[in-house]
Amino acid sequence: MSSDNQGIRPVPIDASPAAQANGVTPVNGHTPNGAQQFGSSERIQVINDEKNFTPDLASQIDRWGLRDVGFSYNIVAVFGSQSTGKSTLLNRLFGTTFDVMDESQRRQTTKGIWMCRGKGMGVMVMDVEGTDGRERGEDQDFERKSALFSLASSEILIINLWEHQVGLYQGANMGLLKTVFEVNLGLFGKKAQDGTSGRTLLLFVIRDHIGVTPLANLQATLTADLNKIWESLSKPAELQDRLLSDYFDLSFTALPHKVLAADKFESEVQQLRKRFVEKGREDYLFKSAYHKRIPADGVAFYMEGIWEQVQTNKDLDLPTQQELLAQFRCDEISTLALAEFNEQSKPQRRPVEAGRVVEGLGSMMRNWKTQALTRYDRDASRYHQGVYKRKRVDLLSVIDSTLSPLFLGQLKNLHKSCLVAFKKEMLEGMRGEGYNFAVVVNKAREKCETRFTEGAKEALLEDTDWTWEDEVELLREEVGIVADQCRKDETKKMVNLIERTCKRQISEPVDIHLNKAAPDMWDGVLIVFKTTLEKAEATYLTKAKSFNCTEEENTTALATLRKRAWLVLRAKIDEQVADPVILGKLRGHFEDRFRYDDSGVPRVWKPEDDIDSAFKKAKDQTLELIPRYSKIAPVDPSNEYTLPSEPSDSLSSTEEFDFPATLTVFTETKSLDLSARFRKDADAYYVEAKRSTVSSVAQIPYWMYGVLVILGWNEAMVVLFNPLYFAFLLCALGSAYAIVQLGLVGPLIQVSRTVAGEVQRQASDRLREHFSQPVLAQPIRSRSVDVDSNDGEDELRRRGGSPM
Ligand SMILES: Nc1nc2c(ncn2[C@@H]2O[C@H](COP(=O)(O)OP(=O)(O)OP(=O)(O)O)[C@@H](O)[C@H]2O)c(=O)[nH]1
Repeated sequence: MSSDNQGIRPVPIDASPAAQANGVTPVNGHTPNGAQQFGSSERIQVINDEKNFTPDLASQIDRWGLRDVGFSYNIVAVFGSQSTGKSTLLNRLFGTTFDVMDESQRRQTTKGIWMCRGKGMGVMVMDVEGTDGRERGEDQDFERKSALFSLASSEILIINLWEHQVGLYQGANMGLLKTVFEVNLGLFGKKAQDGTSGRTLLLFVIRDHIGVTPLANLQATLTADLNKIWESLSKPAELQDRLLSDYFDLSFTALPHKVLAADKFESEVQQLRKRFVEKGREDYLFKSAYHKRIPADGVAFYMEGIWEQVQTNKDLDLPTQQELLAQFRCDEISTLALAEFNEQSKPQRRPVEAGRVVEGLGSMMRNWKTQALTRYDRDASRYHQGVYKRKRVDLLSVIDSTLSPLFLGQLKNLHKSCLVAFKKEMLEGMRGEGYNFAVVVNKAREKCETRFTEGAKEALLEDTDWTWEDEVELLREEVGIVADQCRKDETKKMVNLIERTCKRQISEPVDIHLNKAAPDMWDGVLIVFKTTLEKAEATYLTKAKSFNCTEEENTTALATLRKRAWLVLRAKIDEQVADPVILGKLRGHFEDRFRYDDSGVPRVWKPEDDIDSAFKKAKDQTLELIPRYSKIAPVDPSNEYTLPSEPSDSLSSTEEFDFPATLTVFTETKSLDLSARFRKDADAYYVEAKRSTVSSVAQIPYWMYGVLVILGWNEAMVVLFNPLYFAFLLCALGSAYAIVQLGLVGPLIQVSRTVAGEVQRQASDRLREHFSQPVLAQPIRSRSVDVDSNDGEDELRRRGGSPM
């Protein structure tokens, strides 16, 4: 066979149906934006003829709908000399729309590397610029790079060659393959040694197979050539004994002449197509062993990385590439998951910051976290496991540190709301009477702690180092402070209540004792006071027990209670000895002794009565009361009551309390003043008594009745001797007899007495009015305060009386 493949290249007579159908002139096969649309399939120039990688591959994969298919896709590339029908074959096999050479022109069609999605299948097909093209001449750089690129990124590399190229070295691209194998060892040598995947299928498609030489012979020749090349490779020392079959699977197929045996060609192509499509077939070509394990959404980045390495002529390190890809993609996926997570958590931040307890925050946080991780796991777990796991830890820590302020905020808000609830609970528990403070506190505390603990546990996320125990301790302390304050307030309230009860209880008995003004008046008052206080102290101690009050608090509270009870008593006494009240009492006392006799009957003074001594006695007895009222001094010393005095203290805001001073009800001066005022009142009574005797002296004298008989003798005789009058007299006597017989004398006398009394009273008044002077006609009480005591005496002297 000739080694000059230019000379033996058959003249292609077919043009791309797609190209023809669309009327596109397939010259260079690319457009300025690097992507062309043919029917429903879009293709993209992955690497242009200036050896630049397109930035649009990722979005193109997205448009093909392959972005989210994970590993459910395949990549196939073609390798072979220029114008050997590669594009035609790909279009037939995969329904792609690659440009096919114009029959009339003999020039390069595919420039750079193109990619198209297989029609109706998840296959990314790469059409690679043909090798050995006259357009690039001696420059073999691109063909080497594109071959390396195809091998590194695809699962199946279709090696397209004419039948007559078999056996040629350059014609069959054996030189190029040698280079590719050598680099391949660098790529996959180690992987294969580890036993991990990295195999590639080299599918030899022999075109224009006439059938003279059976496929088996061609296959043997090619295999022998390949093994020969493999032998001649300069392998790394540790891979010296490696065989071609350790890295590559070889497959061979032949297609008849496209023009001369067009039908056969078509049917063979369809047969071959089935091997790419029908997964159940034994000879199915896309075996999982060939898959590069790059998720579809990372293919663009991965290929770009490989091309960069190829370009910079660095040794291709696919594991590193995969790690780099994983880093990039995991970062991307993590960012996306975080963005979604932040979007979810954002609305809850504001209420937490505003101090509200967000119900179910824990489950929400758990949900956001799980969603973010699930999303990350779903997309990133397909990448390099080491990188995936590392990035997952990073993502977790970012999520946790984002949620941590929410958790802490929730704890703080819970703390606040529990404290408020505790106070409310305490107030409710202490409403009304008869509650047990300790029970109320314990119940409220338990409720508060339970609520906090439940809330904190709910908000606590698993697998974090978050804690809430410190916060609950703090809450306990504050609850203790609040409870203590409540206890103090309640103790105060209780003391106030007891004080009020005390006041109520002592009020009436003290009134009675002070009104009586007996010599042992203060004994009675103090006995009542002490009994009431004892009861109050007992009540306090019973309640204080439930308040868990300390001994010291009890002592202080009892001291306060005693002092306040004493002050209550003093206030009551002050009320009773206020000027008008005490004067009223003195007057009453005096009246009882002066105006009434010993049996309590009001006295009617007669001229022979000793008004002066009665007045003196009553006045002296009343004046004795003033010193009695002036000081709290019981007759029996055992009834005395003492309290410690307290100096004033501005720091503790205690006012001075001088107990001995409180025993004095009123001072000496006040006593003298009261005496003087009382005397005036008493004098007025005296004057009144005296006056009443004067008015009784003014009664009708008995001789007047004698005069009346004498003067009325004639009239009596007329009655006796006048039959009419006499008849009247008899009637009167008869009536009197009947009255006596009927026992109506008593009532009649009574009636008569009343009538007489009334007549007498009327007469007395008239006479008094007649004899009285204007000054004496004034009401005594109203004058008593204004008139000087001497005025009364002067008046009496003028009228012939003598005051005591
Ligand atoms: N004899 C023959 N001609 C073919 C066959 N397949 C395609 N052709 C013709 O060969 C010519 C080149 O076909 P393309 O498919 O453009 O070849 P290519 O290898 O893709 O060309 P480049 O992309 O320029 O390297 C066209 O005129 C086709 O009609 C075949 O199996 N036998």
